[in-house]
Amino acid sequence: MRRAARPGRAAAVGLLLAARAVAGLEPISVGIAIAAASALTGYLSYTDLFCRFAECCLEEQRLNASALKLELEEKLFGQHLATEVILKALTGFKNNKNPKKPLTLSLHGWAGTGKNFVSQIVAENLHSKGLKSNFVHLFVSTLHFPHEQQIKLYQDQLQAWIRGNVSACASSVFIFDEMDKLHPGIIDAIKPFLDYYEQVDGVSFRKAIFIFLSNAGGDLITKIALDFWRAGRKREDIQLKDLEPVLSVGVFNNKHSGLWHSGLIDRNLIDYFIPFLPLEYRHVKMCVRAEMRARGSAIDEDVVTRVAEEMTFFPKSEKIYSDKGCKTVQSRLDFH
Ligand SMILES: Nc1ncnc2c1ncn2[C@@H]1O[C@H](COP(=O)(O)OP(=O)(O)OP(=O)(O)O)[C@@H](O)[C@H]1O
Repeated sequence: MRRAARPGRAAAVGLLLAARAVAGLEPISVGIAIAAASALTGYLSYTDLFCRFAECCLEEQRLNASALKLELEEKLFGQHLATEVILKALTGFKNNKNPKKPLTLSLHGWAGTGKNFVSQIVAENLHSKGLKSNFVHLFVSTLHFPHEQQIKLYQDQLQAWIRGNVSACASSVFIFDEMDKLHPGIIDAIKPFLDYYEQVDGVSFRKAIFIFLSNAGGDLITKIALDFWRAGRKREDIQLKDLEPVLSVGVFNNKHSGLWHSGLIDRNLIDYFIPFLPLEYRHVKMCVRAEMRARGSAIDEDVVTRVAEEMTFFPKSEKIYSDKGCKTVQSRLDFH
């Protein structure tokens, strides 16, 4: 809570200090003087002041849902379902003062369709430093847990890491990329934290957020999108209920899928399954323009078309979907 301003002698002293520093009368920096003035005048509490210089875990901070909505609508192309579900899931969770379990999101889809990109946007909307925040943790299966014979060690380290970080910041975010390549033993290690327990070893995990990314089901999602396209129906008309039965048979009840093995699904520990649709030629063009804008270059439609045309599209007969999504757009743009 911010303290109310307390004008008076302290304010006068603070302002005097700031004025002196600005005028170069004292060897203290303008920044320190302003901070001192703010603190003395009561505009900033000690916590506010501290959090200006060091990152703080603001557990009760509300989510700015309209900012997140705007960002997703502007930056994430061709993913109407993911946008809708992510918004709904995060708003509901962050508005709930007493969640019964941590929020668990499972993002599925073809390569380069925006799963990591969205995780980054979500992370930034929860903790302003995003992936660089001390409260956001990204794990990549093949990078962080590469050796099967070390599973026991990984399990212990991961549990200690999650426990330690959630005790330091209850609203910590954990992102697991390449979930379909993650050893079931590692998923077993995370499982106790995802459940409906009030506390595990004295720590409550109910305000944490776990995001799992995988390509599992990507081919099935693509098949549905293709069926819509072939039937002359709009991509935007695809609804969650069109995808759920297919994903449920192909991924969630498939005993060969890593996710099923781990028991995350049969114990209902995943709150939302979020499908990412394969990207079309027009979306690739949008990605190229976004990348040009990010580099501060003027949009050159000839280059946009050339980069998009260099990408490969499937199925062979119709060539509708980019096989790498927007993944190689950045590196291809370097050649133009
Ligand atoms: N739907 C999208 N809208 C806007 N940009 C996108 C989209 N999909 C991908 N991109 C761009 O392409 C880059 C690579 O995509 P991203 O890493 O998010 O793919 P992914 O789905 O996580 O792929 P993989 O399954 O291979 O890890 C992003 O950083 C972003 O710049």
